[in-house]
Amino acid sequence: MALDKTNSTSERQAALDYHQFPRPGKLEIRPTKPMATGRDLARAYSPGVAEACTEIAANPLDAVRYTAKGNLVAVISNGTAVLGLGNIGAQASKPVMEGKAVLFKKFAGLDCFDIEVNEADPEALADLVCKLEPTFGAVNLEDIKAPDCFIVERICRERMNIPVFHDDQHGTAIVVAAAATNALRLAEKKPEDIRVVGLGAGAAGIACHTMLRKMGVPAKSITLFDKDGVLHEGRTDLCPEQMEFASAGAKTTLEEALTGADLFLGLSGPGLLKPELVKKMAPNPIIFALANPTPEIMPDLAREASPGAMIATGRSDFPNQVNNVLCFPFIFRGALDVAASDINDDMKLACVESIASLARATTSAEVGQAYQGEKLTFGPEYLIPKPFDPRLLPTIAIAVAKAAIASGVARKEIDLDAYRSTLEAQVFRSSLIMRQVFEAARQSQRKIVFAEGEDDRVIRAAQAMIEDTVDTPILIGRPDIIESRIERAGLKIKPGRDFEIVNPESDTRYRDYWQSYHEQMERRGVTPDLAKAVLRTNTTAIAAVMVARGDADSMICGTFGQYQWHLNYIEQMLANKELTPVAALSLMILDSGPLFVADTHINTEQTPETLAATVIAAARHVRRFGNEPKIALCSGSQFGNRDCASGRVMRAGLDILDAKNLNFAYEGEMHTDAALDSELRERLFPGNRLDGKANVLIYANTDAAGVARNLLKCEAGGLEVGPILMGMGNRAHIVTPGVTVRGLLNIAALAGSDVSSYG
Ligand SMILES: NC(=O)C1=CN([C@@H]2O[C@H](COP(=O)(O)OP(=O)(O)OC[C@H]3O[C@@H](n4cnc5c(N)ncnc54)[C@H](OP(=O)(O)O)[C@@H]3O)[C@@H](O)[C@H]2O)C=CC1
Ligand SMILES: CC(=O)C(=O)O
Ligand SMILES: [Mg+2]
Repeated sequence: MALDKTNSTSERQAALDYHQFPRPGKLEIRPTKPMATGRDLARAYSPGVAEACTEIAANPLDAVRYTAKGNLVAVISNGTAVLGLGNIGAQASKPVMEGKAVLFKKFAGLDCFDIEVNEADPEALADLVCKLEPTFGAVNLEDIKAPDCFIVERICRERMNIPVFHDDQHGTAIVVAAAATNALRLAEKKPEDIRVVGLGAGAAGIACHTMLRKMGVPAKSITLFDKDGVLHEGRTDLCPEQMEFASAGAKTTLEEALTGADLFLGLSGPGLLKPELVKKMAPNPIIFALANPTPEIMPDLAREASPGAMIATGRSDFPNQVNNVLCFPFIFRGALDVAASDINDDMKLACVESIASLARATTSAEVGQAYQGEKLTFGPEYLIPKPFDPRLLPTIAIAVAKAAIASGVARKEIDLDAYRSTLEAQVFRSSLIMRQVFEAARQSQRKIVFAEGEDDRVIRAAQAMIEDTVDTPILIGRPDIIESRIERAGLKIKPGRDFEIVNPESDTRYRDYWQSYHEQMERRGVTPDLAKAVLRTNTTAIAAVMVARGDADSMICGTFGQYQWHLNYIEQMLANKELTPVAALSLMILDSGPLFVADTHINTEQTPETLAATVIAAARHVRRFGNEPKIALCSGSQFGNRDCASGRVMRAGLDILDAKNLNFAYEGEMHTDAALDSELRERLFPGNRLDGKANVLIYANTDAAGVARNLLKCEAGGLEVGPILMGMGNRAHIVTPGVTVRGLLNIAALAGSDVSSYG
């Protein structure tokens, strides 16, 4: 039976296939510790496990130290109000609960057990939940119908010493409050002046309207309906929470109440708001039709009925997804990280403010890339951040943790700066290692010219650079194209004010530029006509000339085309006695930590001299990232055991390095596994000079280095910073066509750092 009438047959099948293949369900459990040897078994299980048990028995708080409890959330439902599908039972609710668990993990790194319980009696359900306290760090109640949910939540909060949060009530109320704050701001209306009509007075409805009252909407301005009509004093079927919203006087109908109303808040069921009723609302009404999966009214129908309406639904396939997913992963993250005993009103309000303000701030590089083609500028179509906005985690979790500390429910002290770094590192994997580089970039104001200034990724990176550094971007490209792409992406940067544009078709410096190029190249066969043509059409050459003339401090190119092609123009204009391309170094950020690889692009085949220069340059650059280099020269030969070309180059290169008395660790030649596995290396060559795992792998040719880099990127999930062009004094970098916005921003931060500050 198809429940969502708006879903096509193929979409329905796709959703079912998603759940069934390649294996049923959306979750699995994975061990976090090695379990490969008898020794592991003896530690993880008997006898070693008893040590952890006795510690916890003696000190119960140690449960968060020796078990997963501190990061484990229970998602518990009895299936009595599953989305807008109603009471479909505990088992049928399992896909939703598994889904919530996936979102907890994906968005906030929290582990979950989904627990579906055949228990309709709220007191008995609460009793059961309370008994689960030893297992979990927190409890997320889900899809339990009103009024039972109020009873379950109250009992659990009274009896349990861990946070208990009914997502449909409070998660939804927080997100609705954030969206309503922003919608009212755009409508230039104040909460105290608006009239609200709510359809659905269940778990979500009651909590959301309670929150609207806290925002300042007067009680008398809210009219709430359920299946039996308006909530009214005369009704005997209402629970105390619903009675709070019961109106006095004559009974009203939905149509009467909606006439002239400013805000409709639907938390009921599919298709219950007819377009005729929307037409009766005040001009430019706010319509939050939040029933899932099918809203009270589809956005196109609402817009047709009232063209100026601001519309939100709970779904991901329309703008303005007002859904508790914007809240629950992050509020639990913040609460658990300070071991809060409760999630209180202060923490909820901190969450509202964080979500609302994120929508009003400029979108991040990542969210722009994840939602390419959508205009993500604060406005009627973007009232609320997107669920994939990586800023949600650090912004909300920190605000919640701070509120927990200030309101006295936190039981663990944390260093908030360190906490921010940890959270940012989770969502922006490069952030921790790039921190030092960004700090250096903020110490000096540099002009960075982007050769491919019309590329969307470059434009977004320029926006991020303006926000995150003190450097100025210069974009080479046609102004009308750049400006229309800025507008399409919903960015706020303005040429002239925030950055410069160099128009290759009409820049006033054109004559100076082609003459500079010609002067440099006239004895390499470049005629004045050719110089003019190059400087009119080749943006990499323009960028290189700008750096050579001092109009920019550094250039970035390479979002399209071949590395060597770009390198050619950089060498022509910028190489000299002191500056010459030495090698390209890629920093790969892996789950196991950073790993540097060179030379990926410059020396097709290394000589002993270029190899030694590559090693020395790599050591210098690795230190820029705050890492102490441990460099392995990698080859098919291992400590002289094979007479092959790469082995010979490595051995001769090692001799050159050894003669220099260098202050960093290096060793070779060896296989890559020996570089990364120090036990293996010790067995092969006990006298080797490296300590522990190497963090820099140097290969004898670009083929081998390129293979290592690409395998790490594609198969090991490595995030690349680079390639970093070493030897050019930070005056030029060439990215590769697969570069992301974050990749460009990272390279821009490197280019924006004054190299001399690293010694
Ligand atoms: N976007 C989001 O983030 C969220 C959306 N929701 C959605 O809100 C809806 C309600 O969820 P929840 O509060 O948990 O469920 P509840 O079962 O607790 O409440 C449902 C409410 O809707 C009312 N209702 C149902 N059908 C009608 C109808 N035909 N006419 C008028 N009122 C009706 C019910 O009235 P009665 O009591 O008389 O039966 C009840 O007041 C669901 O569609 C759910 O998907 C919920 C949470 C979050
Ligand atoms: C989103 C959600 O929790 C619901 O619709 O029930
Ligand atoms: Mg729910």
